[in-house]
Parts: sequence; structure tokens; C-alpha cells
Amino acid sequence: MPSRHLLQQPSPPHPRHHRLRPHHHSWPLFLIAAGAAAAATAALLILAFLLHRRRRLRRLKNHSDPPQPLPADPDPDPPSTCRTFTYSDLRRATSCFSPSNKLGQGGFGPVYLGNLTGKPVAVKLLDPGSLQGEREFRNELWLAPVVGVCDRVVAPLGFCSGPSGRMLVYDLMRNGSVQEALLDKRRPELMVWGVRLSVALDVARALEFLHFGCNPPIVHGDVKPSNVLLDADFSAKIADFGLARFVVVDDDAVMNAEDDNRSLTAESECTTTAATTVTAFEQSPEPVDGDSNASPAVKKRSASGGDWWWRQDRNGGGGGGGSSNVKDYVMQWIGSEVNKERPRGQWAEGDAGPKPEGKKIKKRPMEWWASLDEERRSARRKKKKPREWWREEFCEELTNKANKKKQKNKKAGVGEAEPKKQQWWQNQSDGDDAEEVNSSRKKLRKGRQRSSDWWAEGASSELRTGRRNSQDSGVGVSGDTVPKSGGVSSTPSMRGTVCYAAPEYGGGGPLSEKCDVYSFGVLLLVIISGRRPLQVACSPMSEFERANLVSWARQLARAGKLMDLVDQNICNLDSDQALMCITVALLCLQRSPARRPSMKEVVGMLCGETEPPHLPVEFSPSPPGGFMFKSPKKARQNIEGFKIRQVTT
Ligand SMILES: Nc1ncnc2c1ncn2[C@@H]1O[C@H](COP(=O)(O)OP(=O)(O)OP(=O)(O)O)[C@@H](O)[C@H]1O
Repeated sequence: MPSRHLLQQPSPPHPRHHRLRPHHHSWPLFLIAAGAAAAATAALLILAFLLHRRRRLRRLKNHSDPPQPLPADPDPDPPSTCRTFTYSDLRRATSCFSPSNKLGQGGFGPVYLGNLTGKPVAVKLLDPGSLQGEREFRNELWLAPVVGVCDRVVAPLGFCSGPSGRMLVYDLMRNGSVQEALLDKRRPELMVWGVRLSVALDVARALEFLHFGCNPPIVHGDVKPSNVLLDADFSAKIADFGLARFVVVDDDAVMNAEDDNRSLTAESECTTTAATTVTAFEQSPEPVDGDSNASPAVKKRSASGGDWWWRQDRNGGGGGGGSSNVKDYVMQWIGSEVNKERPRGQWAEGDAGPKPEGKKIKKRPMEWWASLDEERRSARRKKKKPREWWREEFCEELTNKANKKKQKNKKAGVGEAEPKKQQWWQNQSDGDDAEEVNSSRKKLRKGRQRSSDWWAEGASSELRTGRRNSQDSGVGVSGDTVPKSGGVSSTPSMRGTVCYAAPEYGGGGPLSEKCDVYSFGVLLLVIISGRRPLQVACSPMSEFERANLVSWARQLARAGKLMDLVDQNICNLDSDQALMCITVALLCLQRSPARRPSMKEVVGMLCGETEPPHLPVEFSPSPPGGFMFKSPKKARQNIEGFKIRQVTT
């Protein structure tokens, strides 16, 4: 029989229970740890709440009374000529940005009428979060001391930059912009020929100053009626230097261009290859050069435009304010915007400087993200033959759509209508052998071309690429349906404004002085005709050909009826001057930048100081009967005859 002692001994714990049950010694530790964790979480929550509350209070305080002085600003130092204003100064000046004081709305933001101790001013308010406005703000400030010396330019008097917002202050131009005065309000003062001519001449002189009176030369980049402001006596001044750039001549490119020029024929159109442009804050301006005939040699820099920018940043700024923040800013901009908007390669090769060779550049996440799609597409394109790629991209989608439509029709009991025509793209990808399909496709293409020609001819290629563009951007509806005065922006993209941007610039070429010349040509036609460059007609088809001002002007030139362009409402018209102005405009609108005159030549022609201009060959009236001669001998005779007639007339 077992002893009592043995019976009372506890049985050994089950191994599983032993593992799961906490040892009775660890209980207090466990409780302490749990308590500490709970306390830490509570403390964190309270801290987060307090921080949030403090931030909210600070934000509210900022809105009611902005702090002064301004906090450390990452922007370049403001130019000495510009005054610094506080938010309260400008709020008071504009009666708390009262809607009744609103002068207009631009891509930058709204513009308000203000009164600074008796001086009337215009206050431009930067829309918060606007990248475009941010860039323009810097550009305007940087250029103010350079362009402000010219009395045909509206430069900022001062600025405000703080957590409450950014603002630029300008002299008030009492008669608003040419867009408003001429196209919207049709001011009677502008119905006098002499006033229109003087407006055109003022703008031409302002551009001449930018191109020849500044060193390095400045390209405005966005010449259009809403950027031409009229003061009390209708003198015109050019404004808005948000897209302006310095022209920097690239040494290496000059050498190459010189070499190239030796081998090029007289037809060469290569004048701008040696120059590149940089934004104002990428290059510190030099004092205005008194010599307005600065030769290209004077304009040369020791480093190329792109190289200069790169080096300046590596050295951590210098050059009068180019801080490393500028690079960060530009890089951010490139990452987020340029990849979307700019044609590939321009920034990488032109403005952003050379890439270090043999080293794979590590992309920032944002840049990588922006370029991912493009890379993937180009890799796919490389692997596949063009037709395969095309089929994959488009035909499959079209086929799917057609199949869906077929199924829908079947369900609805509708017979298949012209199946072959519907699926011409499938035939295309299957070998291009169906005669019928080919002809229908040709017809389609032909039709498309015809209707788009007039559009493409005058409007910038931006229109064709369908990028973000202005609301009015020179486009109007025929009749009197005009935008409400002062309310419509003509926001430019990063390549100028639709209808005013030179075709080579909108299409991805470099920005040069000749781009301004082209835009001036469009502006001149607008001033003479008193209408927008693109006027969408609602009425008869005869209006259709007049819709695009530039191509209509070209047509009229070929038909020898240029005077049809002149605004019927103009009084005291001087027909000779009007004809001369239209001819100058057409010279500026030549497709080849090299053939366009310089702004100096334009001023000379408009003032009557130089030879009256001749119509460019591309716009000369067609010879009677055209050039469709059957016999080459007869054709030669007729052409010779036409040439003689042209010279004598
Ligand atoms: N200094 C000024 N004096 C009087 N009115 C002005 C002045 N500056 C601008 N405005 C008015 O404000 C409007 C908007 O100007 P802003 O330069 O911001 O935009 P925009 O040129 O019309 O368009 P975007 O900025 O897209 O080029 C102008 O059309 C003009 O009517």
C-alpha cells in the first residue's frame, strides 16, 4: 500500500500546460510592460492632438494677421530694385482683395486694383500650389532690374512672399490689356488707325530692347494681346516675363554651326543652333549693355548654356543668387511637369546640361515614376517591328470595340453594316491587300488632312498635341460672343500660348528671338484686323476659311487681296501703312525662323526708316493660270514672264 506522503505529492505538470502558462514570477513584469505601452500610446495620442491643434491655431492666426517679417525663404534674393511689401500692406491696399477690385485673371492667379499710399497699383496674387505661378514669380523678380529700365516694359515694383501667399505689385496700366481694350471692349480710342499703329510700334520697340538692348538678350516667350498693357494715354507696354529666357550662346555649338555653315547651301536655315536659352533664375543678368548692336561674340559665355547651369549648381550657387534651391526647384519641376509637357530630350540636352558619361544616373523616385511609362513603351517599340507595335497599340482595341458593337447589334437584331469597312484596321494588320479598304482609308486620310490643314498652318503645334492650353488663347467665337472682360485668362503652357507660339517652338524646337518675332507677327495681324487669331464660325461655310487668321492672311496674300484683312471699323485709315504692316506681319510669320526679320528690322520697316518690305515668296500672289503647264518650255516662259511682272509691279 502506498504511503500517505507519496499520495500527497503533486503530480508532475503536463508538459503542454507548462509551456503555455506564464510562470508566476513573470506576471508583474508582464503587467508593467502592458501598462507602459498603454501609457506611451496615450502620450503619443495626446502629443499628436496638441500638435495638430497648435498647427490649426497657427494657420488661423496667419490668415487673420500674417507674421512679419517673412520667414526664411528658399527663393533667390529679391532684386534690390523691388520693394518688399507685407501681406497686410497689400490686403489693405486692395480692400481685402475685394472682388470689386479684380482687374483680371491670369494663369498666375487673379489681379487686383490696389492703392498704396495714393499710388494706384495692380497686385497679382499667386494661386497657392501653382507650379506655373511659382516659376513665373521667380522669373519676374529676377528680370525686374534688367527689363525695368525700359519704359516700354511693365516690371514689378515690389513683391510679398510669405506663408500667406505670394504677390507681385506693378504700376497700374489704366486701360488694361490690348486683349480687353481691343477685342473685348472694342474701345473707341483703338478704332483710330494711328493709335493701332503706335501700339504695334511700341510693342516692336519693347521687343527690340529685349533682343538687342539686353546682354544677354532676353526672349519674352509669350507675346500676345493680354500681355500688352495700355496706360492712360494708350501707350503700350509689354508685361508678363514669366516665360522669358536669356539667350546664351553656346561656344561649342557656335564652332559646330560655323563648320556646318561652310558646307551648307544658301538655303540653310540654321541660325539658332548656337544659342540656347535659360530661365532668368538660372543665370544672373549682366547690366544692360548700352551697345544695342551687341555681336554674337559679345554674347558668348565661357561655358555653354547647359554647362553653365550645371556647373553653377555643382558649385553651390553663385552667379548672383543661383542657390542650390534653384536646382532642386528645377529638378522637381522637370520631374513633375516637364516629362509630361516637354518634347523628350530638350531639357536633358539643352537646358539641364550634359549628363556624366559612362555613369548610370540614379533617378529620383519622382523622375523614375514620370519616365516609367515612356521607357516601357520605347522598350516595347524596340523589340517589335513598327507595324506589330502599332497593331498591338491600336488595332486590338479597335477590334474589341467592333466586336462589342457587333454583339450589341446582334442582340438588337440589327444586320451587320459594311463589315469590311468597319474593320479596315484588321485588314491593314493582315497584309494591306484589300483594294477596297485601301481606297477608303486613303479617302479618310485625305479628308482629315484637308480639314486640319488650315488649322495646323497657323495655330501652333501645341494645338495638335493637345496639351493643356488657354481657355481663350486667341480663340473666339464669331459674332459678339466674347469672353467677359477681365475675367478670362489666356493661360500659356510652358511653350507659349496657342496661336501665338512659333511653330518650331511649339513643335519642340529651341526658344529663340525669332519665336518672339513670329508671335509679334500674329499680334500685328490681330491689331490690324481687330479679331482673334482663331475665330470659330457658327454661320456659313464661307466663314470657315477665315477662321484661322494666319492662314486666311496667307490666302489673301496669294490672291492679292490683303486689304480685306483690315478691320472695317477703323477710321482715318492709311491704306499704304496698313498694307505695309500686313506685309511686315507676313514676313514675321514665315515658317523658316532664319527668314523672319529681326525686331530691329521690324522697327525700321514700321517706322518707315528702311526700305518698304516685299511680300515673302511663299505668300506672293500665284501667277495667272498657275504652274500646271504641260510643256516644260512653256512653263519656263510663263515663270519668267511672271517674275518680270512681279518686279515691275
Ligand atoms: N499692371 C496692370 N495694370 C492693369 N491691369 C493689369 C495689370 N496686370 C495685369 N492686368 C490685368 O489682369 C489680367 C490678367 O493678367 P495676367 O498677366 O495675370 O494674365 P494673362 O496675361 O491674361 O494670362 P497669362 O498669365 O495666362 O498669360 C490682364 O489681362 C489685365 O487685364
